[in-house]
Amino acid sequence: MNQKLGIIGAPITIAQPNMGVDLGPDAIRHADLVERLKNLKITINDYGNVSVPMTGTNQIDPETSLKNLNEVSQGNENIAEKVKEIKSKGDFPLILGGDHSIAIGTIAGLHHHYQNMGVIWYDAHPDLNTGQISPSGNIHGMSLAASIGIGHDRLINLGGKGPKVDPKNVVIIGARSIDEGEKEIIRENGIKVFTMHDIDRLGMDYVMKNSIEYLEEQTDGVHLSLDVDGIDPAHTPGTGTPVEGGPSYRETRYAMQLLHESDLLTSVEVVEVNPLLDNQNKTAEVAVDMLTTLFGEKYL
Ligand SMILES: NC(=[NH2+])NCCC[C@H](N)C(=O)O
Ligand SMILES: [Mn+2]
Ligand SMILES: [Mn+2]
Repeated sequence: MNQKLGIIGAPITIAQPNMGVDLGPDAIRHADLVERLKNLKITINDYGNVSVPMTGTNQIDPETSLKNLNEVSQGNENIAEKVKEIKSKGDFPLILGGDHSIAIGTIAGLHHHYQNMGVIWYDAHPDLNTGQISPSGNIHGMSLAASIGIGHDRLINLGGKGPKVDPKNVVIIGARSIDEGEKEIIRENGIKVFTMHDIDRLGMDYVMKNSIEYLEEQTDGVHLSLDVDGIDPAHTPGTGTPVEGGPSYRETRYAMQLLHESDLLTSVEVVEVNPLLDNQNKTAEVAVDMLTTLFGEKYL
């Protein structure tokens, strides 16, 4: 991870119901992201925010059982284009969300550059819903499903036809809120999941080393999709769907340290920071601590 870094803000907010996730990219920038990364002697290009539709009807469409499908798809097409473009320039893409639907766009954009891409999904939720099984109709709970080719055609074929990631190349870490339909998708597709119980039983050290080894063997690039609600809400209160009982700040920071040492990652995104639900920008600051650790910041 010694290349130049390209930062993109991806402020989609209408794939979930809370106002304010669109402010995530700027909250993260205000938490000194660029300054801290520059201290690590990393070259940085901040491309600003991608333009995305900010409003929709917010109603569940009876035909698709989805909310704001057209607008979320359009925003993600724009994100996919931008990610593809900066990756072509040789930048290491760092995408700042936005709600987690942006993963559909980032992964689609990255897909153009890899044959067999892997994804680490650090999240309280697996985001493996579809319109048919979702309890909410919110597309931010469907992004991983879309990326592996499950769900609405418009989402699956976004930024290029068909699935973007083989479900065997996905590792979900920190899951503790899994809807019934998602459990089935996990089983049917053989997706590797470390729930919180697994992390408690095995320890974060084992979980991360095992995940890294697993993905190293079979992929030609690995994207980290870091949902801040993956971390325990004691540390990241500024997010729309917090779930108690997550990995601590320390465990997560250690996970990022191991990822840094492994040199496995080829792109990163951080999502679901919502400054309107936050406490003095704490969640964005925690997100920045995780990102700088990932890029080599050390305690000593
Ligand atoms: N990216 C997220 N925070 N997703 C939360 C999803 C919550 C719930 N499983 C749903 O589909 O509505
Ligand atoms: Mn998520
Ligand atoms: Mn989540």
